Amino acid sequence: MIEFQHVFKAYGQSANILADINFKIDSGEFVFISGPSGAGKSTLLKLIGGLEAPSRGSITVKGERIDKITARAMPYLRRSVGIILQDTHLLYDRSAFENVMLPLAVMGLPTDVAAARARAAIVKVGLGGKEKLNPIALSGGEQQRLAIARAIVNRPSILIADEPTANLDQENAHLILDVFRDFNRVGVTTLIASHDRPLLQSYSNRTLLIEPGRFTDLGYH
Ligand SMILES: Nc1ncnc2c1ncn2[C@@H]1O[C@H](COP(=O)(O)OP(=O)(O)OP(=O)(O)O)[C@@H](O)[C@H]1O
Repeated sequence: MIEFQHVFKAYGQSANILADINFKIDSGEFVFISGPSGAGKSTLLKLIGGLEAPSRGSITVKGERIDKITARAMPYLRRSVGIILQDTHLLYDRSAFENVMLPLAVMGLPTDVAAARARAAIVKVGLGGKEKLNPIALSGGEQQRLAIARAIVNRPSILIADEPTANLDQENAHLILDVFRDFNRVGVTTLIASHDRPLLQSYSNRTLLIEPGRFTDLGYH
């Protein structure tokens, strides 16, 4: 489902952030990307989501070589990958519900169908009843859940999240990881970047470790 072959990534003229990365993730896997700050976790996720291009090497996502993808095929790929970046990019000039409706606007769905989907996504992340609130009125954990609702409303087959538990206490961090776990259980391939290894170790999953100049597939535990 996701395959990196000899992938290198440097920004501009800088040294390689990622060098000769090779791995394969099958459909339905639950994978953590772990490693210290600045090692390249966000970069790896952005490469998978097509938000950054590799400097060298091939990246295949859902059978498409995304390093060679045409501009026309990119929107389709983007819809099949739900991305939650470190800064959630929620919009604070509209309600929680309207935030989740945004990705549906370009889909051309009838308004009632789109609204039903948005409501279902909000309920799935445990925010039923909070649709009308401005995201600013939600706690950090709730805002993170709203960002997840927005990422899954297009029913992506791959979900990637960058440090979704940063700034959350242990209890809320587990609630967020449980939300991802639930999506994974219904078949969504899930990748989560986090430097919080003790937190990750309480979940049974596969871990890819990125350290400066080193990439290790730790497998399952
Ligand atoms: N757009 C960019 N332009 C130039 N350098 C960048 C860019 N994005 C990231 N970098 C650099 O690439 C390196 C890896 O960054 P990245 O954000 O991928 O690491 P990370 O492991 O996700 O770190 P953190 O846990 O702190 O988010 C860092 O040195 C960063 O400064």
